[in-house]
Amino acid sequence: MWAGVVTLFPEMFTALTESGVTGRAVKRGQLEVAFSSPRDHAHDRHRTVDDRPFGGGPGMLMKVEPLLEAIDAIRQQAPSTPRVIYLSPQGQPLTQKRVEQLAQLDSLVLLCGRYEGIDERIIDRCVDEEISIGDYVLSGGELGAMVLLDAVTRLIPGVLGHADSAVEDSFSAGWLDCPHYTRPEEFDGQRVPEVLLSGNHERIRRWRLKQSLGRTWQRRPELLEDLELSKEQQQLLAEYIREQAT
Ligand SMILES: NC(=O)c1ccc(NCc2ccccc2)nc1
Repeated sequence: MWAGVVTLFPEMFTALTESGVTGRAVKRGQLEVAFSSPRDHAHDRHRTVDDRPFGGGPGMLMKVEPLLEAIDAIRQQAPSTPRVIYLSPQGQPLTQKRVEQLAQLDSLVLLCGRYEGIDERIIDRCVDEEISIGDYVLSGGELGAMVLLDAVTRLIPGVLGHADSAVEDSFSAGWLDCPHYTRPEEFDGQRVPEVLLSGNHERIRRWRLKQSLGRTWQRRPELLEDLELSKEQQQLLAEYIREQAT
C-alpha cells in the first residue's frame, strides 16, 4: 500500500512509521508513506499557508494554492491513480467495513486539514471521499490519517502474524470481541473461565461466540440491528440474555 500524506506536520507520523506493527510494515516495504507539506509550496516571503475566511467568523482556513500544489506534488509520486481522502468531522464515519475496502487499494492520498479546515474548492476539485474518525473536532486531520493508516495496514496480508489475524474475525464479523485471558490461571483470586482451560475447541468456540454476541447486545445493541444472525448465533445470544436475567 502506498500512502501520500499532505500535512503541515509530517513529523507527527513517526508514531506510525517508526513503531510497532505499522513501523515493521514500513521497514518491510508492505506500507510506503510519502509526505508533502503545503508550507513547501507557499512561495510568498512569509510562506503563508492560511488565511481568513470570507464572510468573517473565527479562525483561519488553509489556502488553496499551496494546498493544491502540495496535492499535485504527492499525486505525481503515486504508483497508481490514488483515491484522495480528506479527514474531516463532516466525513463519513470510518468503520471496519470501510477499512477493509480501503485496504484493497494500491494507493491513497490523505489530506490533513488544520485550522478550521480547507477552502471548499479543494474538496470540489481534488477530494474523492471525506472520512471522519468520530464525532469530535481535533486540531488537525493528522491523527485521523494515522488511525486510518493503522487500521488499513493491519489488514495487508503478511503484516500481522497468523496468531494476530484471528483478532480480525470478531469486529469484521460485525460484533465486539469476547473476553481474553492468559497465564496465570488464577490471579489474586480471579480465575480464568474453566471452558478456556478445557481444551474442548468446539466448546471454546461457542463460548467465545456467545460472549461476543452478548457483549455486543449489552454495549452496542445497534450493531446487532444490521446483522442476520445464524440459528446458532441467535440461540447463543438468547442463552446469554437469559443468564443476564437470573
Ligand atoms: N473527526 C475527525 O475525523 C476530524 C478530522 C479533522 C479534524 N480537524 C481538522 C479539521 C477541522 C475542521 C474541518 C476539517 C478538518 N478534526 C476531527
